[in-house]
Amino acid sequence: MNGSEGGAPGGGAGQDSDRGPVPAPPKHPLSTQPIRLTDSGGPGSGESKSKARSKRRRSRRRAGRLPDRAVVLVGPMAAGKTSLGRKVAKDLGIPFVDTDAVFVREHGAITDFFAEKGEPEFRRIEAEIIAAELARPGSRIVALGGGAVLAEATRELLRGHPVVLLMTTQAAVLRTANLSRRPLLRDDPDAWGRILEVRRPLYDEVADVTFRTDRGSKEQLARRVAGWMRGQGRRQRTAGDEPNTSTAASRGMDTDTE
Ligand SMILES: Nc1ncnc2c1ncn2[C@@H]1O[C@H](COP(=O)(O)OP(=O)(O)O)[C@@H](O)[C@H]1O
Ligand SMILES: O=C(O)C1=C[C@@H](OP(=O)(O)O)[C@@H](O)[C@H](O)C1
Ligand SMILES: [Mg+2]
Repeated sequence: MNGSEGGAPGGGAGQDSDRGPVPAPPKHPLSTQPIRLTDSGGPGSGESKSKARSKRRRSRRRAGRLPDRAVVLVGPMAAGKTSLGRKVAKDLGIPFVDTDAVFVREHGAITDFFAEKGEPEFRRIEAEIIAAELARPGSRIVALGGGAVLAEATRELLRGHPVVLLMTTQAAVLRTANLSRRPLLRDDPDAWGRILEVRRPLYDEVADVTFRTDRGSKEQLARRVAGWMRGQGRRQRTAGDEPNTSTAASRGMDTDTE
């Protein structure tokens, strides 16, 4: 079951490039103040250390209200799992892992791997990587590849985690996403819709909540996902749920908490 964000704004398959002219902050702002190398005011000094300490404390307080296990992002190719996951994790001050990135680090480009070893071998390794990542305790966000839900073992593991489904449309994906890195779409972009049709029941099976990512801003969407995650953390604590046990109590009851 799956609480739905229905028309929840988002913007999943937005653009490969930036979404607007956002001025980048200066990388090395020039200081007009002399830098002091003593213990009272300069970089690495008491003041900046205490700022860093309170930032860490704030982060930990925030993380304290989050689920104590991985929150998992699933959904079709180019729905925004990787970019949204990274952003929400950064905003919340918790780790982020993209299982495709782990794969690429260990086995090289996915497109090459598909061509040389085939999809079944990719799926086997993908499921192993996911199992290893989901076994790690602590608040974190894990973004899966779009086809990860094909593996029954993975769907089984997802029962023990809060799962967010990011959903978009083929039109939005074809407008914006980089298809060359996605072997299943590279030669046949329209396959996106056909593939989704096959996988939709699997996404519905594992998801606790759905957010649309084909409209609205990334900021808005990130806030809504973070809010939902906090709701899951509170619920987990109220239920006295143990890490890495089933979230069945919450499954099916989730709607947006913002
Ligand atoms: N909320 C969003 N709004 C706008 N564009 C987005 C959003 N999320 C992702 N994108 C864009 O969509 C494309 C695919 O995103 P990505 O995170 O790689 O998706 P996935 O991991 O689901 O395949 C990227 O070009 C990304 O910049
Ligand atoms: O849907 C799929 O079968 C795939 C999705 C990709 O990840 P994204 O969903 O992040 O694009 C990647 O795992 C691989 O190309 C296969
Ligand atoms: Mg991705």
